Amino acid sequence: MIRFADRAAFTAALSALPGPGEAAVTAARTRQAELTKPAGSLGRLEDIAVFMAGWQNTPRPRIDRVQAVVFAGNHGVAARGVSAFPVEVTEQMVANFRAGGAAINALCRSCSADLSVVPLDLERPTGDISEEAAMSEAECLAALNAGAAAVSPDTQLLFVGEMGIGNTTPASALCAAAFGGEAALWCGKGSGIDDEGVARKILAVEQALALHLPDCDDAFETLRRLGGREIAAMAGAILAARMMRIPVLLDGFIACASIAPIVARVPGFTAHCLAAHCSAEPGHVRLLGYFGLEPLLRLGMRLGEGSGAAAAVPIVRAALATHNEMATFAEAAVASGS
Ligand SMILES: O=C(O)c1ccc[n+]([C@@H]2O[C@H](COP(=O)([O-])O)[C@@H](O)[C@H]2O)c1
Ligand SMILES: Cc1cc2nc[nH]c2cc1C
Repeated sequence: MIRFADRAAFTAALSALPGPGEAAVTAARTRQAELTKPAGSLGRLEDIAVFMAGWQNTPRPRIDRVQAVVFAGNHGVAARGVSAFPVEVTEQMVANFRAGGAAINALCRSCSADLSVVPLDLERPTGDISEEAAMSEAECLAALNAGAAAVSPDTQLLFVGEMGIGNTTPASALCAAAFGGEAALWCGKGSGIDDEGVARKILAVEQALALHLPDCDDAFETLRRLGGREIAAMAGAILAARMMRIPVLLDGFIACASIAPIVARVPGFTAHCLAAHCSAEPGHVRLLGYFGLEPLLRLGMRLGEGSGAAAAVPIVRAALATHNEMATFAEAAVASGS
């Protein structure tokens, strides 16, 4: 199990990231060229199969064990009227996840993913980022480690999701801190606020940036000041997955924003990630552009919970089914093209 002893250990991990298994990548590419289809005719399914081969370090990748983890946290900035919903909804939705009644429960059942739910100190919201740091150093480290600890080493495909009323506000702040641009460029309607609510959100992000940006020297400090517990936990889980060479399907705006401070400093960080979908939250398409990732799906979803990632699992399954089960030209006695 991955655990970061302190802030320095987290930062050190970012400069020693493993890559995919090169021999497995080469073998998977060779196999793709030998399967009974015109070269490239399965489009991105071919790339996904090769990606999975590299990160699982085997020419014949599998997804018998798909893991989904939903982290939940509460946010001090929510008191500024930046969400369409009351903060109690975070805890109520955790109960709904546990009872099996949320979208992510249905989606995980439909794509055969093992779901776990990790609430993080819901009774203790983070500091309001427009006035103070979201978390202390110890709190941020604990959240990163809760994320890292949630990842099972035998997982063959991971996705993480979140639940946190108000969390599109810290997510927007993290994106602006990581990649620049006006606060307004990164702020949308989130769970469905009106125009006045969006204006309050933009102001909160502007104030947060003015207060914290001069001290956001590294990814840890940026997450600590502008993030939230469930956000840091997602970052910890996605980093732990990289360290264990586990491929990741990225969910929506907040899930991607959680790693924005890392990607801004380590551009190849998302090499073990596929962007599952593009959220309707307008900052997401912009963020995926900075990540250099093309989403698998554009369904106009903006739920969070890992729901967009779950919806994309069948695509990965389709990629591996064709990769593993198709006959080669030689096996099927089909003439190959020139
Ligand atoms: O995943 C997304 O792209 C996404 C976009 C907008 C909203 N959400 C969800 O809505 C909540 C945050 O919205 P808000 O308006 O309260 O900041 C949080 O629980 C997220 O899971 C999620
Ligand atoms: C009801 C509800 C469900 C959610 N799931 C993820 N974010 C959410 C936000 C709300 C408001």
